[in-house]
Amino acid sequence: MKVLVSDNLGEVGIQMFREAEGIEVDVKTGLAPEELKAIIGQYDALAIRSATKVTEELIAAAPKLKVVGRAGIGLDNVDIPAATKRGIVVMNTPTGNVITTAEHAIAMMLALSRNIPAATASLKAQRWEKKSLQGRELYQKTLGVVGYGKIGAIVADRARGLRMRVVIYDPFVPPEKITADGYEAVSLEDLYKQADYITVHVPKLKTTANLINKEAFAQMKPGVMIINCARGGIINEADLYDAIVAGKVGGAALDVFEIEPPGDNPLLTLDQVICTPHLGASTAEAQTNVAVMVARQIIDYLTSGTIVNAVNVPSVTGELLEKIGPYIKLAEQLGLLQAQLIQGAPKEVVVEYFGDFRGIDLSPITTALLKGLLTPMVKEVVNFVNAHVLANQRGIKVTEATMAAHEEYTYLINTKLVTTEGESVVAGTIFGKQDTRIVRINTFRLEMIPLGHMALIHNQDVPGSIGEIGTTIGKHNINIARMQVGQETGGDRNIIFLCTDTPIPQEVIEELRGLRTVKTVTPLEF
Ligand SMILES: NC(=O)C1=CN([C@@H]2O[C@H](COP(=O)(O)OP(=O)(O)OC[C@H]3O[C@@H](n4cnc5c(N)ncnc54)[C@H](O)[C@@H]3O)[C@@H](O)[C@H]2O)C=CC1
Ligand SMILES: O=C(O)CCC(=O)C(=O)O
Repeated sequence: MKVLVSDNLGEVGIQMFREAEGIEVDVKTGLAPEELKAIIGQYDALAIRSATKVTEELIAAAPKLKVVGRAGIGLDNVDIPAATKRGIVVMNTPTGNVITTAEHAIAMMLALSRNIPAATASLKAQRWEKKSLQGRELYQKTLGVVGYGKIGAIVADRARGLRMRVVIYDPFVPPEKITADGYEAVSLEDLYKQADYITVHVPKLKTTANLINKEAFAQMKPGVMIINCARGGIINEADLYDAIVAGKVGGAALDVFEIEPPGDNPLLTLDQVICTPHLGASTAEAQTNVAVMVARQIIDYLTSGTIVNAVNVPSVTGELLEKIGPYIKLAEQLGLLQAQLIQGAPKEVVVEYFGDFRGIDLSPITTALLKGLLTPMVKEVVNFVNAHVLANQRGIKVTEATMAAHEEYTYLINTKLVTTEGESVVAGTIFGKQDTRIVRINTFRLEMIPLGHMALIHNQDVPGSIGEIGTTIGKHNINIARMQVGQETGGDRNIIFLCTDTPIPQEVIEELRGLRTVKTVTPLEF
């Protein structure tokens, strides 16, 4: 497995890749998009920070790519829908740099209030200017925090330590939680009205782009100070410029810009603006944290399939995988069997889980069923990341239900597939700790091991029938490794599963179909 590190990742993370068994790592930072596109085809994993842009075009040039790991939080540089469609897991490290970034926001607020960058520049230019560099106290001022997630909550806590009054706006956090934490939950309008300082800590989404704009500035207190250590473009840059020039906004501290590096962004010409080049997460501690986390997560995914901190697929830890692994395998086999048994385009999948699956996240098992079902039907590589997306795109309705114990089996997965041509029911269970068995196909009960090259034969349950089938196959020098027979409840038909050492050629299938007692023959592959 080959990993490409395309942004500056802490050395400790690179070392972890070097030491991981079966993994090779290349570090190539600062590549132009075309250079990256030219080499990405060799890699199974990509470790990035914010500089690398993982676009749809890059993904199309990366047929082996399985995982993109972001050493940090923001994923606005990754086309997540394009990665998901291709089955690429996208992970970040949501906790590694939050303290560091919150501290940066507090540092920016203090530096802005006390004119520290301007004072440093003035003194270094041999001037001793005290009057023009007079600042403001934070004590008893109101800080408005927009976004009470991981970073916003730490900023609020540190600001409280500075004896600021903290008001918070976050429509997705219950106000009771904010109140219980000791702050005031307010509407955005009230935050604008009350705050002396406003700091944003929301992700950049369609709903948060230009969140703070001309209309918002108009509602704020004169002289308000603005801090953005989240993402450029959450605050409209042109409107901020105008508000500063008009004297409505007293100053702004910006770590992030709509375009980075910001080049000749007019905001950088204003004395009231202090800035850093996206340094929010740049401390030794945070970079060690995120490098270790992203390396561990990528290595675990490549070597054991464990998924942690993915944003486009549910996390499946090693522990959970151990518990549900056999059912994941069974569900995939059930899906694969359904796909090979029935004609027509799938319209609906119903999966019923019988037995005590309490407290177990069943979604990876249902996803595995879809993976098995869709694999023979679609061109794309189907995996745990894109199975649901592909099912959705094809309009397949998926219903999942947990049932009480089954009368015969402790645990049973029953699946019903409805297609444009009909419907079929297939069920399976686990024997012992991990041996998968198909125990029902429509009206037939059986105990079939779904493995290798197989043929499913419907025949009449009369003496000599099985012998004729065996003779026909043997005549062509094909060895039957296993044979399982299932009987129809209350009927006179059998189904026979033959497992052969080599696939049964089409002409032999036709010959079998011509036998007097054989009704249908369906070749199957597992
Ligand atoms: N400058 C830097 O170097 C760094 C920047 N960041 C950025 O910081 C931001 C926050 O990160 P985290 O706290 O980890 O995120 P988070 O996901 O923990 O919290 C985000 C919060 O924003 C809230 N939110 C979403 N839409 C909102 C809206 N319209 N109005 C108000 N609140 C809204 C959510 O409910 C959530 O509570 C992200 O944009 C991230 O990319 C993160 C790390 C470093
Ligand atoms: O990697 C960096 O320096 C930026 C970190 C960041 O913006 C993030 O984690 O969202």
